[in-house]
Amino acid sequence: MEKTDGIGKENGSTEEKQSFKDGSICGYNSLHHLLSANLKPQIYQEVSRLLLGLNCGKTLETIVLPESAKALSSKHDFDLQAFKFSADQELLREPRVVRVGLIQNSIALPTTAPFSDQKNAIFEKLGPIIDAAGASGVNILCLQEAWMMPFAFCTREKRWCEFAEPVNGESTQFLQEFARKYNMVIISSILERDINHGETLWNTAVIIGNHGNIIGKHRKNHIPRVGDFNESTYYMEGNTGHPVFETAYGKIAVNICYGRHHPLNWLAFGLNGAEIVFNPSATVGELSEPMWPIEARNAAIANSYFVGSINRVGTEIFPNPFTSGDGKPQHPDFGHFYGSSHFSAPDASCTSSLSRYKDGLMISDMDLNLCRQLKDKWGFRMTARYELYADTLASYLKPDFEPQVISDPLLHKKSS
Ligand SMILES: NC(=O)NCCC(=O)O
Repeated sequence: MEKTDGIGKENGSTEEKQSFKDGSICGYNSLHHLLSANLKPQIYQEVSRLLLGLNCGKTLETIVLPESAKALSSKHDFDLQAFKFSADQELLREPRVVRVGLIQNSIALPTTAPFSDQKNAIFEKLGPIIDAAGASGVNILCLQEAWMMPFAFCTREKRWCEFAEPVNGESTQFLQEFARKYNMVIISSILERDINHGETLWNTAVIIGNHGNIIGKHRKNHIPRVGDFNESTYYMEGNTGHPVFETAYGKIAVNICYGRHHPLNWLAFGLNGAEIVFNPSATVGELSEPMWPIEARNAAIANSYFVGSINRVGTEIFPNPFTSGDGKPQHPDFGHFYGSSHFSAPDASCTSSLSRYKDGLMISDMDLNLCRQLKDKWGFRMTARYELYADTLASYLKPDFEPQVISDPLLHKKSS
């Protein structure tokens, strides 16, 4: 349901525009709601075809979810959407359909509340959303980046390090219960405290198996130094490579947030055999929104796998204002985390997005056979010429590297 009925169209009054501070798009939940409410059905269908692509030649089908999941979404006011990516019928392989979920959420208490209260309130808020995923039969569920805390890395204050936990800490234990209850793989992106290595902090995704076991972890490879994302104040570049986790439901990997700007990061997970790569994120409108619908979708196409993109929602206000080193006034918040979580498929189709301002659960069935079908169709893996890139990279890494540039000799000739 829309928050408003689109009162603030392009020419809306200043007062109306103020209302968009809630994070809505001109009063709408998402771009797709805005378009469907304002375009004639036939035009909307054509715009959707171009914006979202087609899966097996058709618009993505929606899935009917159990009443219990819908009731949880109404009661706890979170967006709930569900789609289905199909693949062609094969003669020698059965379909390999898995149901995958993404959760986006805002924090639950002000950042001034005691830390343990803040964390427990997030646990409490997430419980019903995870239950809705469980009731819907989700097999693999991924939460947003550092879901168990406010995204305090803008502040550069060290006291937020207290939120860090070991891989088997309380957030993992909280999710292990759900993994066992719903026979579900859960990907949990936390601020990790590595006790055995001198209490080093990492930005880590913990992979919890469907029996509640810890399958492994992956640490964020690329740490942002852009805008207020001062994450390098807290943790270093990860040391876990590009692991792919073979789970009961398929081969999965995690490209944490800023890693999505690095095509080779996506590639490496693909080379290791990932069928679904999750991108748990925390990013704000002013910085990255135009990139958001493009990068994950491009990765899904280029690497012939599915991508699940998740971004947190809301504006988090911190007790002490901070500056961004850009000459602008100090401010107490990062800006608006714009949600908009969605799935992208290897055939260039994608789902619409969850709300720009509300908590949400995005569910999609995906036939993993589509990955190989796209490899066979487009042959990106076979035509990739990795040896050329290996040579270029090997030479680039040498201190005496010189770019391969062939200049027009006439450029440097003196005119007579
Ligand atoms: N959390 C994080 O890495 N954010 C960086 C900003 C972005 O990549 O959009």
